[in-house]
Amino acid sequence: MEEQLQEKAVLVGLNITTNVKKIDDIDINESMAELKELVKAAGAEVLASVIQNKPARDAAYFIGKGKVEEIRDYCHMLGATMIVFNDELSGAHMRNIEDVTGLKVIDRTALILDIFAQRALSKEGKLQVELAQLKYRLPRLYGMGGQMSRTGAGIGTRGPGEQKLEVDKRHILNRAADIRKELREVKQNRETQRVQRLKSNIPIVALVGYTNAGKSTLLNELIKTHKDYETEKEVFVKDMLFATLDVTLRKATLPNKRDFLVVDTVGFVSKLPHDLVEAFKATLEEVKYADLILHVIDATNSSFELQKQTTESVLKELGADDKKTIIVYNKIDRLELDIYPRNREDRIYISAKKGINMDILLKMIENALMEDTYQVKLLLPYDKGNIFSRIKEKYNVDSFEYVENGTQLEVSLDEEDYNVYKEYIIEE
Ligand SMILES: Nc1nc2c(ncn2[C@@H]2O[C@H](COP(=O)(O)OP(=O)(O)OP(=O)(O)O)[C@@H](O)[C@H]2O)c(=O)[nH]1
Ligand SMILES: [Mg+2]
Repeated sequence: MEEQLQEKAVLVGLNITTNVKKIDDIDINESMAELKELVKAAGAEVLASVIQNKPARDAAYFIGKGKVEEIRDYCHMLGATMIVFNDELSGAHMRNIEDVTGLKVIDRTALILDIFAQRALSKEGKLQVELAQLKYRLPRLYGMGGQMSRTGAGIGTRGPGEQKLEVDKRHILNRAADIRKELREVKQNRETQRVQRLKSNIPIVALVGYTNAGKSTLLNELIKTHKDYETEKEVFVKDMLFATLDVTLRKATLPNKRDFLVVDTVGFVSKLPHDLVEAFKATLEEVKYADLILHVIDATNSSFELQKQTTESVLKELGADDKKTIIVYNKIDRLELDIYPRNREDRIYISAKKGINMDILLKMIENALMEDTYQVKLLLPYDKGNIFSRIKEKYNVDSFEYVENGTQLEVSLDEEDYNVYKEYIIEE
């Protein structure tokens, strides 16, 4: 691999100072703190952070020409190699600011795209990131100035297929069309797998939530319940934004010995570039097919309410907001509380890392998954062998035994089958 010097960034945030405050406006300081984490996640060093208060954005220079010049001097003094803006910039803004500063200019969107490009592992993930990058670059072709091509490497310039990418509109459009076609094929594949999974009738539990909430840690804890558990099945955990980018499925077991699948998903972040939301909707589609959602929240984060809202609004966009959900407040080992809030039917306080309250959570998952099923014992006469095979194909049969007048089996049926096979039930 090519040796690369770590980039040094100065962060710039615009705080629009109006009298009208929206309730869901994220606090500028928190937003900048998150930007800092994003820059670190992309692999750069943060030298300083500047906030410009202004009643409106400047048409040509976003934060105003005077401020840009001031930042230029500041950057040169500190030895910065790039400037990262907290908001999405137009091509013209970028070009103008690069012209004045002579430094590479990156916005929040490009930064997130860059992290995603570094982390995506699956073929689908990579294709989706590349598509989002192309969509981002297209309207900025004449904006992303010389600094980008001069540097030729580093944050904002890398990505899957980067070598093939010439800054040429026609080329970009062709590549985008190819990717869309490839994505359709990958999607087809995934759908086939999903149909197989749905047929196997193993319930699916999806972990969703803000990035760094502890979803992957929780998955690693949940899968320890499975008989085939081995440490190699654990997923990547890191104190870093966007540690997980690909959807991962693993098996776990409920206290009643039934298996279920756990799905780990990409974390959400505020101001997620819209193209990326679109792109990752496909991966997050798994969530739509889940029987239960565990919404994981970092209870130690000062803006967890906002993070919760962000996640909820993406779930809504996905059409998954009416799913059965358990809110999982995580990291309670770091909360200095004398009394933990009481767990409720749809809410629990845990520590995934320390394994606190995992037994209660598993019981809650079991209750939620078993809510709409009927645990029964059936006696199928030997001439009803076809029913037995139908049930075996659709369900995880708990136990069966050949007795004198037929096959006796224990199984949890859904409501429809419960009514269909009612006459064979010998015990409920
Ligand atoms: N103290 C404490 N730390 C935790 C707990 N659960 C997770 N963490 C830490 O939080 C950080 C993020 O955990 P992950 O499991 O990677 O979070 P994630 O939600 O999968 O994050 P993304 O994949 O980036 O969306 C790691 O450093 C974990 O060790 C917990 O219960 N207590
Ligand atoms: Mg993760």
